[in-house]
Amino acid sequence: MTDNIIEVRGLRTQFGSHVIHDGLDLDLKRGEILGVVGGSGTGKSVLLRTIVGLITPAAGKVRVLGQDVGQLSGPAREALERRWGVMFQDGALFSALTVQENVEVPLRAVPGLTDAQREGLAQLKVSMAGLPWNANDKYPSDLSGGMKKRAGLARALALDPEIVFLDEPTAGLDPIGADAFDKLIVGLRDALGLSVFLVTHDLDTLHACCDRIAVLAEKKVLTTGTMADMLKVDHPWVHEYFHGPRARAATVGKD
Ligand SMILES: Nc1ncnc2c1ncn2[C@@H]1O[C@H](COP(=O)(O)OP(=O)(O)OP(=O)(O)O)[C@@H](O)[C@H]1O
Repeated sequence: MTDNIIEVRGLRTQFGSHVIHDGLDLDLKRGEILGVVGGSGTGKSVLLRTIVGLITPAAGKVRVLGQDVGQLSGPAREALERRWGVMFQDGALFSALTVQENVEVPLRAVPGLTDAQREGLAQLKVSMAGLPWNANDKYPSDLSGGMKKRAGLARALALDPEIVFLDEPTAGLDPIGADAFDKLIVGLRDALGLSVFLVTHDLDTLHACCDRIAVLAEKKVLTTGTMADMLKVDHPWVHEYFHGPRARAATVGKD
């Protein structure tokens, strides 16, 4: 039996004649935090959105938790979707709902939950995401960038997912907030046994969180491996990214 919780094979995605991925293969192993990196516009977010079924690929297969996402529809698809949670780049919160109400949205699809149970579960997820209790009643416009991200994470955790997709979770956070978020991701993975697909540009996050890294370039996953493996890759973009001045700054004090 494979321990791959996500398997992408021969993926091709395109918008009109603009090909984003061509022959892309990727695995996410159960329990790992995989960092997905690549230059701007290489298709990291499109890959995430394709895996969760928001974009239909032109070719190839996406298997999540042993099921072919493209072959599922109706209740079978909804059942699979309940086994993952997604935190989009800006949190994608509903502005007219409070934090707690935002987290309750996915819980409304669960049959048999009373209002009190749903509210209690939402409050639990808000607190697991590291927000103070008084954040429950706040609206997204009242939250800082970091709090919005935590609220987006709370919503992603609402249904006790096995996989969490995070799109640039530390973008726009100050270094202390970003560091706290990195620790939160690792802590939640360890406590809940999550598998995490993490799109990031943040070298500190790669160092702090990721078991493996997948580099997107030339329309595919060019290479995968640990941070130590990345340092040996002989490709101009990969070399510049992992050996440039920001990379050196990120490794200070890590050895
Ligand atoms: N809905 C869409 N319609 C047309 N083109 C799109 C659509 N979504 C994304 N693209 C294009 O696909 C390419 C990849 O976009 P994507 O957002 O995945 O890049 P990225 O690697 O996540 O970039 P960044 O690091 O800047 O966030 C870009 O050229 C983008 O313009």
